[in-house]
Parts: sequence; C-alpha cells; structure tokens
Amino acid sequence: MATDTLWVSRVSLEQRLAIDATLVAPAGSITVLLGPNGAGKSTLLKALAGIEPARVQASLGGHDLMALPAAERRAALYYLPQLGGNQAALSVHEAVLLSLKTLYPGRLSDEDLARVMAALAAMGLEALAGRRLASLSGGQYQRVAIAQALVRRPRVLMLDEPTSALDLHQQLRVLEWLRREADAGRTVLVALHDLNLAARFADHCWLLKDGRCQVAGEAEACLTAEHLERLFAVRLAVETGSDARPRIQALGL
Ligand SMILES: Nc1ncnc2c1ncn2[C@@H]1O[C@H](COP(=O)(O)OP(=O)(O)OP(=O)(O)O)[C@@H](O)[C@H]1O
Repeated sequence: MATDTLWVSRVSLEQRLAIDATLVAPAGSITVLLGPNGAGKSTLLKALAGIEPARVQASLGGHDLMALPAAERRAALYYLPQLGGNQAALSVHEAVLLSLKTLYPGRLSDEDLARVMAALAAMGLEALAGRRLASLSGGQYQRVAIAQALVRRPRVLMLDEPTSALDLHQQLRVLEWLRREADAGRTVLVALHDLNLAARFADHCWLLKDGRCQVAGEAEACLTAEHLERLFAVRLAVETGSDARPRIQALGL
C-alpha cells in the first residue's frame, strides 16, 4: 500500500474541467482539494473514480489508472459523495455491511463482521448500530457514510466535504481518523471548505478554480494569503500557529 501514490497529469471534461498540471497525492499523506463553489472539486474526484466520463491521464502506484478495469478502479479509488443518500430503510449496521458486501459479494465471514464493527467504532456509531438511517441526524448520517467508506479499505480514499454536517468534535474525529489512515500508508484525498481544518491536516493541497488547477504542492506553499485570496476572492490574514501550521482568518470581501 505504501506505493499507492496518485499522479494526475491531465483531466478534461467538456467545459467543466481542464486540468493540465502535475498533481500528486502521495501515499501516506493527506491531500486537500480547495476551491470555491463550482470550482470542479467533485467533478475531479468523480473523474478519477471513473464516475464521470472524463479524459484522464493518471497513474496509481506507477500503473496507468485507465488500464484498470472499471469495477477495480472504483474499488481502488473509493469516492464518498457529498452528503445525501437513499438507503433510508436500512439500519446503520446493515448500511455499513452492505457497503462491504457490494465490494465482496458472498457469505458473511467473521472477518467481515469484525471489519464492520471496527468501522462503526471508528466513527463512534456503536450505540446507533440498530437505528434506521431515516431516523438519524445529518451529522450522524454523514458518519455512517464515512464508515461505509472505511469498511472497504480502498487504496485511495476520496472524500467530498466529509465534515460539512459535523460538530467540532466529530470534525476532528474524522480528520484524525484520516490522519491515522494516511500514517498507515493510505492515500487520502479530501475536499474541504473549512480552511483552518485544511491548514491543520493537509500535507499537500490542490487549489482549483474554474475547472483548472491554480496551485498544487506542499500545504505550506499553497496555503498563503496570496494564493487563498486569489482563489476565494476574499481578504485574508494568514499567521503561523504554535504548531507551525497556518492559521487563516477571513478579513472581508
Ligand atoms: N452532471 C453535471 N452536468 C453538467 N454540469 C455539471 C454537472 N455536475 C456539476 N456540473 C457543473 O460543473 C462545475 C463544477 O461542479 P463541481 O460539483 O465539481 O464543483 P465543486 O468544486 O465540487 O463545488 P462545491 O464546492 O459547490 O461542491 C459547476 O459549474 C457545476 O454546475
């Protein structure tokens, strides 16, 4: 797994995406996609997962991504969409189990059940395991969706705004879980709107706007006032915190 670095050199899709730059999401680190609404973050993640019919030049672990059969590619690069869902009749436990069994159909093993329990525990969902999805709050539902991603153990985890509905405690829980996944060698690619969450956890960044990459590279080189002001069309102050990570404050439009 330590070799699962994702290299992207070109992605294009109609008028929506025209990436022509070397983007790297190194194995063992967290890469954060940043950009304003409509920048193309979700489209890029979906294009990489093979969900959007884009022209893609990319490699995973040194192998051409496009050479992977479609099902294998979707299993290798798991895309967790923005909040939403249509499995309301399932229980929390069933929903996470279903995610695993969609990947590995067949009889349930003890290992499957252990993986499901570990995913529920990682998201603090044990007490909700028997609840119907329809009865959950937005943030509880979002944690189930993340557990559905976790249980599959993909080579590349691609999460689209996974903290948008979460309280502060749960935001940190998710990002700290992503940090542990990255520390274990996994490739993590996550779209975030919260700049300070990004600043705290990003190792690398891809800054997108109007379907193009503006800047990409190590987080500290990307998360500057100059780059972020241009990206979001706001005035910002960026200071360095005691942990040497940037602290970003919006000053106005
Ligand atoms: N299925 C689609 N068909 C046509 N255009 C689409 C489709 N999905 C998205 N778009 C357009 O592509 C552009 C990029 O959208 P995308 O969802 O990738 O942006 P985003 O950066 O993820 O934005 P947000 O921060 O708002 O989630 C937008 O202009 C959007 O309207």
